[in-house]
Amino acid sequence: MEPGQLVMAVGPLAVLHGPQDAMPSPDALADLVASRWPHLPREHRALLAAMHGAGRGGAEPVAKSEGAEGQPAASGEGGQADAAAADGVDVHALVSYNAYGDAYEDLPAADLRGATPRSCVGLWPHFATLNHSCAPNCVHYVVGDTMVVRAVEAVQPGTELHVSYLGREDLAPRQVRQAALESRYGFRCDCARCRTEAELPQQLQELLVQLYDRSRHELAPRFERLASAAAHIVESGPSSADLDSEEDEEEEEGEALGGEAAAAARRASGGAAAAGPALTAAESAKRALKKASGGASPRWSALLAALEPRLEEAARSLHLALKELQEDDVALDDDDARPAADGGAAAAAADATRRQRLTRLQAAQAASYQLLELVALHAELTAAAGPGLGPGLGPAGAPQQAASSALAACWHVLDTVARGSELQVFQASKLLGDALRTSRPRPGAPRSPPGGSAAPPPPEPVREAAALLGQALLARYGRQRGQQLTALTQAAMRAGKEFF
Ligand SMILES: C[S@@+](CC[C@H](N)C(=O)[O-])C[C@H]1O[C@@H](n2cnc3c(N)ncnc32)[C@H](O)[C@@H]1O
Repeated sequence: MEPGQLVMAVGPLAVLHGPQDAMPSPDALADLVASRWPHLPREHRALLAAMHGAGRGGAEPVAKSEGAEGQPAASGEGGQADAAAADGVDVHALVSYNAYGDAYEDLPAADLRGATPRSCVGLWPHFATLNHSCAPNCVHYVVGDTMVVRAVEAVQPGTELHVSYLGREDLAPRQVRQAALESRYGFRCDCARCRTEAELPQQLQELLVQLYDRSRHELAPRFERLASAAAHIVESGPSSADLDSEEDEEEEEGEALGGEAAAAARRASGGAAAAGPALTAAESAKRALKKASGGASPRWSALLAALEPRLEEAARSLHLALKELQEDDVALDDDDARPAADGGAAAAAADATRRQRLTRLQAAQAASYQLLELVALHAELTAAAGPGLGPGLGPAGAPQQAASSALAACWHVLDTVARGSELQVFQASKLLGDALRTSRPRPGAPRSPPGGSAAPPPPEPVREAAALLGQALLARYGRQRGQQLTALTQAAMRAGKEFF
C-alpha cells in the first residue's frame, strides 16, 4: 500500500450520535444493541458474536467503558440483554472492547460537507478487526457514519495493519500508554515503539515519566491560569484584571477554571479520542487571548513571563538527557541515511523501514511530546502577546521564528508516531497560517516588485509550511489534486483555527 491509500470506508452495525464534545455513553450503545438483539438479522448477530470478548465467560475482565466513568449502570437491558445472553453474547463486554467513540468526527471533512460535526460511539465490525500499535501504520476517523481507515506509510505485503486505540494518550510515555491499554482493553502492548522505549536507559525513562507528570499537573494548570486571566479580561476589560494583587493570583491557583478553560476541561473528559487536559488547557489559553480585545494585559504578560523559567528548566533537563542519548546512539543506520537510488518506491520502502525501526531518540522525543507542545505554545503566546509586552523578546520577528520552529519540531515528532493524525494536520495548518501572516506585505508596501508584473514566488517559510501540511493531508486523506486539494487545505486551515 502507499501512504494515503484507502484501507476501508465502512458503515456501522450500530451507532449513536451526540453534539460535538458530548459523546453518548458506551453503555447507551450496549443498551441499544441489547434492545435490538432479537430483531437483528442472523448475519449481524453472528458478526457481533464473533467480536473479541463477546463470548460470555470466555472474556478477560471487562474494561470500564471509556467516557462513562462515574455513570450508573445502564438501565433497560432487562429481557433484551437476556436474549443476547441466550445466544452466549455479553453485549457490554463486546462494546467495551470493540466500540469506537469520538468527541467529534473529522472536522475538515465536516467543513467540506457543510455539516455540523457530531460526536459518536458505534460498532464498525470490519474496523474492530484491527489491532493496536503505539506507532500505527494506519490512521482512522469518522465522516458522517462512515469509518475511514488509510495507510499512512508504504506497507509491504504480509505486514499487519494497525491503528492506535489511544487518542492523545499516544503522546504519553510507555508506562502511561501500557497502563491505559491494559485497563481498557486487557492486553499488554509490545509494539515496536514500546520495545524501543523500554530499551532507553532507566534514568531517562524515569525522567520522561516525571516530565509528563510535571507537564500535566504543574505546567498545564499554569496555562489554565493564563486562560482564566484572559477570559477575565474578555469579561471585565483589562483594567480590572490588572488590579488583582499577587496574593489573589496565588489564591486563584487550583481554583475553578474560567469559562474557556472549563470548556477545555469538559472537552478533555469527553471520551475515547478526546485531547489530554494538558494540551487543551494550553490551547484554550491561546484561544482566550485571541478573544481578549487589545491583546495581552501587563498581568497576563507577567503570568506568561513567570511560566518561562519553569518551562525552560524542564526543557533543559530533557535537552541534556536527549543530547546524552544522541551521543550514545547512531541515530540512523547507514542504509536508512543513504538516499534511495532507485526512485520513489525505494524511498517509500526506506521510509516505512525507518518508521518501523523508530530510533531511541525518536521514541524519547515522542514520549516527551506534552512538554514539547507546551514549550511551543509558550513561544506562540509570547509571539502573540505583541512587541514590548511579551517576556524575553529579542529582535523583531524572533518570537515568531521561535514559535514556528518549536511547532515544526512538534510536527516532526508527530510524524514518527502519529502520522496523518488530526493533530499533525492542525499543527501544520497553524504553521502555514502563521507563515502566511508574517509574509503578508505591510499596508502601503508595494504588492509586486517594481517593474515586474508576475506574482513573486511564495517566501521560503510559506513553502516549507505548505509542504508539511501537504504531507499530513496526503497521509490522512489520500492523494488530492487541483481544486480538491485547495478546498481540502482551506477546510483544514479553517477547522484548525476553530479547534485551537
Ligand atoms: C477491537 S479488538 C481487535 C481485534 C482482535 N484482535 C480480534 O481478534 O478480534 C481489541 C482486542 O484485540 C487485542 N489486541 C489489540 N491490539 C493488540 C496488541 N497490540 N497486542 C495484543 N493484543 C491486542 C486485545 O485483546 C484487545 O482487547
